[in-house]
Amino acid sequence: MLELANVSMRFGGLHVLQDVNIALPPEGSIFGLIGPNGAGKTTVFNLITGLFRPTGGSITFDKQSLVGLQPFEVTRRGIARTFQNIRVFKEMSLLDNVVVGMHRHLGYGALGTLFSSPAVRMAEKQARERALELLSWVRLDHKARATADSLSYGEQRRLELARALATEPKLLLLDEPVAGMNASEKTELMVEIRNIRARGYGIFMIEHDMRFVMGLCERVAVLNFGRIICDDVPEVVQRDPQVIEAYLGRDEDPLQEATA
Ligand SMILES: Nc1ncnc2c1ncn2[C@@H]1O[C@H](COP(=O)(O)OP(=O)(O)OP(=O)(O)O)[C@@H](O)[C@H]1O
Repeated sequence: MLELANVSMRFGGLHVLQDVNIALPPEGSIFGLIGPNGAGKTTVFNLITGLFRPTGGSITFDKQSLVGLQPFEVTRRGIARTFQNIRVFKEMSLLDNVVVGMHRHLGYGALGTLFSSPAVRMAEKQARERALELLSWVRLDHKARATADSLSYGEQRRLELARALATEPKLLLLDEPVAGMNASEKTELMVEIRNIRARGYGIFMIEHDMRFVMGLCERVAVLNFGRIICDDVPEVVQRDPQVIEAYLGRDEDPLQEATA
């Protein structure tokens, strides 16, 4: 699976990450990364997915280095990602949103598309069937022909999940999946993420909602000022003095909320 060893990242004189070590458990588990605002969490995802190159350390997936790869190459290796802000194509149907995500798998070139050969039509048919299946995993298959802008906020987030799955990843990176969701949308997403994990996918999420993280993850790492200060099962993380200290002085205390 995914392993970050002594990863560092500097932007000019700013040390955003220092000697970060993260080893995800084997496939089919859920790992969480938490930490106060600005701790460096999104930067970790940006390094994994090839948007930035680390200034130090190594990042490997299934024992092969990801450092220096372009984002599309990282996707090809089997890592898909969703973003903090929703990035669905609002004027396209749900089905098309998912099919677009899988085009690298269709395996025919521009000429094939132009002449629409039987092989191409078969591939398109299979892609639509797979897209419908992925939409059913997030319970949106009944809306497959609707346009994405007709969906509620929570549904659009679930559509993003289906679209990420369309690249046939082994590992899904979710950046704040429940941001902006109401309580019932969060509960629904929790069930769906558990179902996806049960299908054998690895899940690595950044999330501020402690109840969600602690309820869902098998293991949680905590970043503070660019360093991992704790990496353990949720019950231990919630009671760790350094973690409590890192969250002290905030307006709200997410750790308290998680245990309430
Ligand atoms: N491209 C960049 N250039 C310069 N500084 C950056 C860049 N990207 C991130 N940073 C800085 O790195 C630090 C960590 O940012 P990052 O977005 O990774 O934090 P985060 O933990 O994801 O925060 P949040 O929880 O608020 O999303 C911040 O100080 C940010 O300003």
